[in-house]
Amino acid sequence: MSIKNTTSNLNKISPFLCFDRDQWSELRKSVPLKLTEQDLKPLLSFNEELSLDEVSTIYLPLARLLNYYIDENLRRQTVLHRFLGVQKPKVPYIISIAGSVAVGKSTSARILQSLLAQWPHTRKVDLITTDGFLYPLATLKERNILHKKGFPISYDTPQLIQFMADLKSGKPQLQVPIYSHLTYDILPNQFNIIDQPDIFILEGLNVLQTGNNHPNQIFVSDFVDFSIYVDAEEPLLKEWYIRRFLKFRKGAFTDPNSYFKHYAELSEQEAIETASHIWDSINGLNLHENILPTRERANLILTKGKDHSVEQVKLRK
Ligand SMILES: Nc1ncnc2c1ncn2[C@@H]1O[C@H](COP(=O)(O)OP(=O)(O)O)[C@@H](O)[C@H]1O
Ligand SMILES: CC(C)(COP(=O)(O)O)[C@@H](O)C(=O)NCCC(=O)O
Repeated sequence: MSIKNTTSNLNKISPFLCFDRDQWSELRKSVPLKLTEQDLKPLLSFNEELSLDEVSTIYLPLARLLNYYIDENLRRQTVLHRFLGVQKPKVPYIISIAGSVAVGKSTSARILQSLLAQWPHTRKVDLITTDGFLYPLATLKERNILHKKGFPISYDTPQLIQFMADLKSGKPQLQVPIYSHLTYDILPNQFNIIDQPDIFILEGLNVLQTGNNHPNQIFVSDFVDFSIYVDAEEPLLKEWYIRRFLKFRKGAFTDPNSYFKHYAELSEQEAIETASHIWDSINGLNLHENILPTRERANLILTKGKDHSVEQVKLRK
């Protein structure tokens, strides 16, 4: 059998439909009639490196797809309530975004939040990151697991699952702890309030993880309606991590409250070596052991190439 035939047979049995950048951007279809460049420009303020082309080529078709799923989900809820003969509280549609440290999860989440909040109707879209469910720094130190930050043992997963269960049962006024990248710690007595949004986006390394496979165990993904994994080759991830570290060294690390204030004094070369060591010993290791193995469970995989541009989209059939 020729290589070409083998590849096309493999595509047939894959659970994903595969699109390159051009094929995916075609699926934007009617969106431009509703959203003009003027509407999209404010999105660029999240990130000075983000391009308008990336938003319209990749994120507009994705917003279009999600809107179809959301409408369908609302219809199903109405049918269920009619069947049960009850009035249940409003339950948000939940989207999760997984991927390595520094792949751009927060940036993708903020783009989607903004698009879904304004098109095709005005909707309340809340976003949180699972960082808020990390154990406080003192606990990580006490348990001697500071070098495992971001690994499954560093999160209070039962608290995260309880939050997801409350959210999915329509509870109002939920409190979510806040993590600060500046202090490298949970902010004491500070919370985000999540109050019955229409759509909820949960972003974090761990959102597709399934723990140690106990029977009857409940996972974060049990509460999620649509999951996205943002992917890139490790050399790119490491490069983006180091670049972000260097950016922080000039900005956030110079703040006297920064946990990393001593890094502000490093020379550029020393800073690169430090970031590279943190990557190899913590974030890269976590990627291989705990994050990458969850990729194929996602409903959609966005694969980025250099400059963060998405080169391939895989959508679960
Ligand atoms: N689409 C994008 N275009 C350009 N730069 C991006 C994009 N997404 C992320 N970045 C940059 O990559 C780095 C990591 O992004 P971030 O969203 O903080 O990642 P994560 O939340 O996955 O750790 C940041 O420096 C950010 O500015
Ligand atoms: C808080 C995190 C686990 C989550 O990362 P994120 O994907 O939000 O950037 C990570 O930023 C982190 O602190 N990792 C530990 C090693 C490090 O200092 O990068």
